[in-house]
Amino acid sequence: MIRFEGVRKSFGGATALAGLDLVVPEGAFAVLLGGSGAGKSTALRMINRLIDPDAGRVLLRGRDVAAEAAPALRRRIGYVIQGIGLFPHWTVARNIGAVPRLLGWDEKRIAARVDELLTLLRLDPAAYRDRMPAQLSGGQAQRIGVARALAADPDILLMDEPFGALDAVTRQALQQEMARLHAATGKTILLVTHDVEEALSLATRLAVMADGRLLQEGAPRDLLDAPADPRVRDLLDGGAIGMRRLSLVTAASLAGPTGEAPAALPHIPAAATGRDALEAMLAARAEAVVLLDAAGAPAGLVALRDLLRA
Ligand SMILES: Nc1ncnc2c1ncn2[C@@H]1O[C@H](COP(=O)(O)OP(=O)(O)OP(=O)(O)O)[C@@H](O)[C@H]1O
Repeated sequence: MIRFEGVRKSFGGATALAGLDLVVPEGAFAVLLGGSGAGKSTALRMINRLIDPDAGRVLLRGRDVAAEAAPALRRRIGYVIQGIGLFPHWTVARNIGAVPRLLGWDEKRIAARVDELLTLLRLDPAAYRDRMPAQLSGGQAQRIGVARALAADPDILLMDEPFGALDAVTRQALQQEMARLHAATGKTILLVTHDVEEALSLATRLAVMADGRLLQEGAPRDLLDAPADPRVRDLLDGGAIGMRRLSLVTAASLAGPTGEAPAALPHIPAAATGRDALEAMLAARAEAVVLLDAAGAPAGLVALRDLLRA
C-alpha cells in the first residue's frame, strides 16, 4: 500500500502539491489522471524520493519513505519513464540486469532472470538479449524498460507517461501487455497519464488530480457514473461518458441468447467490449451483433437496446 498524507511541495513560488491525500491499495493498478501541471509526476517521484515533500508524508507499506536511504529504496521500486533511458552502450541483457547486479546476484541467476523477463515481455531471448538499445524499435525499447524495472522483483512499479512517445498501435499493444502483466504478477502499479482512454483501459483504481490536489479516487466506473466534481466530469469528457462506460464492459455481459439470429449480422469475439459491439453494428448498419466464443461458435447476441444496460 502507498499512502500520501497531507503532502505539499512548492518549486520556487509555484505550488505543485497542495496537500495530497491518497491511498493506493496493495495489488492495485492505480492510475493518476490529470491535466498538465496537476502534480501527478511530482507525486509519483516522491515515492522513490526523486523529490522530497516540503510537508506531509509518503508511506510505503506503512513505512515513511524518508526513513530509508534513497538508493536502497529505489532498488525496491521499479520506475519506468517515457523514452526509458536505457544505457546506450550496454546490451539489452546488461540493461535489464543492472539492479540485480547491484544487489550482488550471481551471473547465472541474472542471465536466467533476463531470459525470463524477455519471455514475459514477449521478446525472444535469443534474438534480443545481445542487442544494443539503438537496434530496438520504440515499442521494444519500452518493453525492455519495463523488464528492467521488474528485474529485481520490486514491491511496486511506478510508470510516468510510459507510452507517451509511442504510436497509437504500439501504445495499445503495450497497454494490453501491462494489463496482462499486472494480472500475472499481482504487483502494485501506479501509472501517471493525461490520456483518459489509457487511464480507463488500465486502472483498477483511478485518481483524478487538479491543482496539486486529489479531486476523486475510486473504481473507474464509479467516477464515470458519479463524478464528484465538475472538473472530474470535464476531464472524463462529459459528452463521451456513455461511450467510455461501454468500453468498460464486455459485450458478453450485455448479451442475450442468440436465438434465430439472421446470418447477415456482424460477428465479434465474446471478449470484445460493448463499444466494439456498437462500432460493429454501426459499421454494418445492423441492429445487433453476434458474439463468437473462442472456438468460433455463436455465444450470444447483443442488440442496440442491450447497450443501454452498460
Ligand atoms: N523541478 C521543478 N522545478 C520547478 N517547477 C516544477 C518542477 N517540477 C514540477 N514543477 C511544477 O510543478 C507543477 C506540477 O508539475 P508536475 O510535473 O508534477 O505535473 P504533471 O501533472 O505531472 O504534469 P504533466 O502531465 O505536464 O507532466 C507544475 O506547475 C510544474 O511546472
